[in-house]
Amino acid sequence: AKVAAARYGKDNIRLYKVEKDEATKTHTVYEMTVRVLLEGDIQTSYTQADNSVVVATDSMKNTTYIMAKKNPVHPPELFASILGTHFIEKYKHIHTAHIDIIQHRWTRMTIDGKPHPHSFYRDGEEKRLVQAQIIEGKGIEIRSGISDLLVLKSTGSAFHHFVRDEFTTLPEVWDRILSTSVDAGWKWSTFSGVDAVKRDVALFDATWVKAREITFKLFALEESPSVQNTMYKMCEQILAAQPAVEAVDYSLPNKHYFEIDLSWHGGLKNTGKDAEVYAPQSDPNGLIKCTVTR
Ligand SMILES: O=c1[nH]c(=O)c2nn[nH]c2[nH]1
Repeated sequence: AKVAAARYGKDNIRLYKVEKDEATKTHTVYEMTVRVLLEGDIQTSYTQADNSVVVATDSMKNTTYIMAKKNPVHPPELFASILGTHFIEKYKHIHTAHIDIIQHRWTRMTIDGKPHPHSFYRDGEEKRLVQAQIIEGKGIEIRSGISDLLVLKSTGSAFHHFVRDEFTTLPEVWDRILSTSVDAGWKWSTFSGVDAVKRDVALFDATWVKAREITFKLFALEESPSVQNTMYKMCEQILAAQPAVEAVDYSLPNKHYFEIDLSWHGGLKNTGKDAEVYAPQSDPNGLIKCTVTR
């Protein structure tokens, strides 16, 4: 028997960093959860209990905090690249670092119409994601993304002309609620190293903002004929907006809201064009995925 694949490290490293602008007394805060997994010549730690090749996961946690102190932690794409590069440069037997970052929202409060210098609130469980692979001799592969962005529209969505056979009960619908929790990602062309990431550092925030805007705008404005078609258009527009991105992927659960027929109660109309009261469904849910490339 042999080790076909192995990677190990520390998961769920919670990290907060504050940047203090002395001149304006304005603080900016970042909070994230980091995962470090290392790959390399580590097979003997599995097969022969040879711990001489093991960088302790505790040391990876320590390293994450030290690198966060010494380097910028934003954009997360840059921090992931710096952190991963440290591991493959420091340890000759480590050849790939997998760095995943989940950035949590701390949105600045507006008090008396003005942005408050050091107060923030969690406006939703939406996350900003980075999955980076720092590969010795190859470069840095980064997928940026958004997750858990819960959206709903009360009309402007339809679904009809789908397969109708002996298994079909779903009625065709021309006007339905559409709700989903957006998980989207965009894969960058491979960067040669940290310096290349630093040269393009402005692209990461700009593309995250743009991808988010495109998602909101198409979700709201499209007379959606299906989840499939609307998500494809989102992917198309993100690709068109950023030449340095080579692929875009979306994974959208269809979070159903079922009409409730109340006609048994004195003929109360609550279906079709009279539908106002619905039953939100936690399961089962549709799940529609796609990846779009140039
Ligand atoms: O947008 C939709 N796509 C589908 O594939 C589907 N299936 N049931 N409802 C659906 N809605």
